[in-house]
Amino acid sequence: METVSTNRAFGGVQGVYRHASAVTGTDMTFSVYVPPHEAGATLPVVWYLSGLTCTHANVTDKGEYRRLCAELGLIFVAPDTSPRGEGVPDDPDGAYDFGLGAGFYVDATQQPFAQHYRMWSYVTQELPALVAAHFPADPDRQSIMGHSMGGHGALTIGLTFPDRYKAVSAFAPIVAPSQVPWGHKALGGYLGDDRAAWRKHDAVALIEDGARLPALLVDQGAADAFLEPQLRPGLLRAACDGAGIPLTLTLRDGYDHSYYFIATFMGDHLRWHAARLTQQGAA
Ligand SMILES: N[C@@H](CCC(=O)N[C@@H](CSC=O)C(=O)NCC(=O)O)C(=O)O
Repeated sequence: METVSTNRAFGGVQGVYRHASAVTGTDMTFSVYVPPHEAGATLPVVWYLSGLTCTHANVTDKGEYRRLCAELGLIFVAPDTSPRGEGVPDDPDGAYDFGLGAGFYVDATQQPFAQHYRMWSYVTQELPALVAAHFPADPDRQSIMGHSMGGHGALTIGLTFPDRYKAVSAFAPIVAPSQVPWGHKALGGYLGDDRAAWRKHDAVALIEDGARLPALLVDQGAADAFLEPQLRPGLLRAACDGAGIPLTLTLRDGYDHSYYFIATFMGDHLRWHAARLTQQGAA
């Protein structure tokens, strides 16, 4: 693992790192914020998954998480959103909603994407092992959040590994990719036309098929241009109500899809995560 940069921030260290990923077959860059802590301590880890067009840098530069992560003692990890580099295929038309910056946190089965587009395995297996090996991370205290496509990733990964992540939340998530244009393009392109294969990468479908969590926190901007065509939070509300999953879903008047919205409510999410990471089984 190579250190790209480190900066002192709120008594801790904001770092950017690069490594040769065996899973994606490419170099991958990610950021880690480590709060101030006692020598020898291990710390809870909050995973943040970013959305379409993002790298690790969008939330690192605009997410405004460091002050509260320093106060709460949380490590904050931000991976990239897709493989990149020589030989990595992109959307045939260069569109932003597929290919580079749009890995949708799945392991692609369709050619030519199957070789490198393995963001499910990267985020759930390879990168957690790397973080545990190089940072004072407590693997028994992990949580996950994300925005938009990253909210889709956080929900599907959290629902798949309910014993690993003590808290799962999202900002403006894609809750049912099987039912919206972004998801049709991505799941069809990466996984093929078998809709049954899409269900494990669709939060609403996972809940319909029996996945459960003790609680979910979702914030959604009411002025988000993608609200009804792509995000459709009402589908998550209906699925959680039907499954008895306590969902705190708040529509935020006047807020859009941007990092101004995320930064505004990042503190609420970090406090919600911290309460579940530091007290087993918090209500
Ligand atoms: N047309 C825009 C739209 C891209 C966009 O809004 N991306 C969001 C995530 S959308 C679903 O995952 C984002 O996080 N952008 C990065 C940012 O820093 O705001 C475009 O072409 O960029």
